[in-house]
Amino acid sequence: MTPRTGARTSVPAGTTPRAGGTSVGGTAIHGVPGPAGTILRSERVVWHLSRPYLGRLVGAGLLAAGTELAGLVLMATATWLLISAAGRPPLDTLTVAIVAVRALAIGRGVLRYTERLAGHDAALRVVTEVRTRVFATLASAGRPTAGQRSGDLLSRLVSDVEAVQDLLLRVLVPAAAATVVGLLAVGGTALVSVPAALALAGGLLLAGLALPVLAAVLTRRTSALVAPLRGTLAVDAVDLTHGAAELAAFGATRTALDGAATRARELARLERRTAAASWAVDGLGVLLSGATSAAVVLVALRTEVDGVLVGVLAVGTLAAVEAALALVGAARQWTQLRPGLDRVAELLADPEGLATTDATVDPTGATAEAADAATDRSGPGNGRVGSRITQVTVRYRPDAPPALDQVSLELPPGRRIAVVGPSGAGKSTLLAVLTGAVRPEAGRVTVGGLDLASFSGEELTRSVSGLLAEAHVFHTTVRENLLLGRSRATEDELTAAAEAAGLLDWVRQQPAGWETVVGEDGGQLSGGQRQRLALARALLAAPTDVLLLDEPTEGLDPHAADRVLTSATAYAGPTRTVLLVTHRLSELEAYDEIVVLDSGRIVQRGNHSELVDQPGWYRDQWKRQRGAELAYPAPRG
Ligand SMILES: Nc1ncnc2c1ncn2[C@@H]1O[C@H](COP(=O)(O)OP(=O)(O)OP(=O)(O)O)[C@@H](O)[C@H]1O
Repeated sequence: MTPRTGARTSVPAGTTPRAGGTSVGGTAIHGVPGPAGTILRSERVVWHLSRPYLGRLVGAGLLAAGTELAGLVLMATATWLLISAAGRPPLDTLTVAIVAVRALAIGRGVLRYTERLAGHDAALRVVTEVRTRVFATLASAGRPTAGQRSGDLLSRLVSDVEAVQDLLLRVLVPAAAATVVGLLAVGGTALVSVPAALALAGGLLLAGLALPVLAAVLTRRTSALVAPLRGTLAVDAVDLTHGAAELAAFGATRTALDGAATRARELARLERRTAAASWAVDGLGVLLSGATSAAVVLVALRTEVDGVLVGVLAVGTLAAVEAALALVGAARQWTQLRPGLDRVAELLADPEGLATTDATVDPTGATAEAADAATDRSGPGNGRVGSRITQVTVRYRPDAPPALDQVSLELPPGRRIAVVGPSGAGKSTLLAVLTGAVRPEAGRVTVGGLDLASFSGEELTRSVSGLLAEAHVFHTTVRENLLLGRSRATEDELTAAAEAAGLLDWVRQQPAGWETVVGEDGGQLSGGQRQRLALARALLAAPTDVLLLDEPTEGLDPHAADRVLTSATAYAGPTRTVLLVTHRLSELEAYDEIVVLDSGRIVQRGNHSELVDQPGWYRDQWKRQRGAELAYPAPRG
């Protein structure tokens, strides 16, 4: 299997420089900046996702080319009409030209309208697909210790995914149209005068190639700074609104506002710089357009082209160069869109994964292995081969003590394993290693017998997922939140998952039932209801290999917690591995193995009765909790 270094990597929040790469607001998305040297990686991901809609996109490109062409021919015909009218040509010739001008003027509008319809139809279909995948991947990846925050989620779900739409509508379609129109304009001019066509080709190359490159270079530097700054401001906005009460309570509102204002000013400065550079390039474009037209006229006059046609060529050249100058805007857009595209691509797939889809020969045999693995992973709960964590060490910062220190864990199919230990022991980090959100500095992780690095983001989500710390609940209905776990879940499947998570009774009590809107980040739910909703969604996702449960009963009273843990564990079925992280030691008798972590190391392991029999953290903690819970009144009824 080909190793994919850097495809999904670690070193969480705060360790990644703010500018560049794949970081948003100083928080790394899956860890680190995008791998350098993977040329057009993001575009390849978009290409892969757009393939089913290629016919529609090509149609939109042709309509755009038709629109530009109609504009160019309209200008040329109108010019011919104006100049030749003075010479009193035959009336029928004039009539044809007049009708052609009207038809082109109307046709251009109609073409523009249909092009917009077709282009948006194709782009929105692609974006819907991308958004669904990003949504589902984020939902099942939860919020790992790598520190994804609401600002990141917002940024990804809105602006980053829109970058895909802009790439298609504002870069690819206009670029294709400009290329087609440029070629046809040069061909048409060559019919009149080949030297004039060469002059036009020179001007078009400068306008359609040199200026876009210049625009891209000038824009790149500022947009590399602007994109992360915008991400930081998105995080600021979330912090300032969601955390307003806490900031006010601690007297920190002014400092937080000042920080955000400084960043906003910096953003405005960078945007002014970008605008000045754009203005200079646009000015050059206007000069170039005039110069090309003058050159074409001079060359045409020298080659003794008819006077009326010289006028037509002059105006036609202006129109053709203007169409080519659309590439300047496309190049600018492209440069600005790249960070967003990179983040989407980083989340959804890896270039090797996409490349191997089409590969026919792979000397390493990686393709065949990946294909077999994909087939094996296609059904829920295949669980034939176990997963394994071997000698894994994770460090969040080079100078920090390891969050996990040479941890090894067998995860055979069907096994129930609980990870317990004091706060900060490394429990959530262990889960983050399995979801690929954190990459170990040493050790190996295999899932279903395959190295974790060989999985694309989506494949890994299908194999390993579950309820992770502080899972995000979306501002939509209960049903929509649950369907993120499994988009085609039937009513029975929704009911079963909700029942296992202890949510069903509550749903049935709501006037709107499954259609109850839960508020932003589940704000209209109690802590326990929110947790049950997130758990039900995680259960519905039904990963094929390992179901992760990070504190699934947090916020529930002890009696409800016991019931929910038992039903959620049973829901996982006989072939899936369950890896539970919990602070509650009750109900762990049903677990095959309990691992006690402390400061990143495994200090005890065994089943419940073995651990209760030996002195140590587990026995002390269990006794303490049991004493406290015995005093907790059982709910009436
Ligand atoms: N994003 C991060 N950046 C830096 N250090 C981190 C990050 N996430 C976790 N850590 C550190 O790693 C160690 C393990 O954290 P982890 O969240 O895995 O512990 P835990 O056992 O799940 O804790 P808890 O039970 O409180 O949730 C802690 O010392 C923590 O401070």
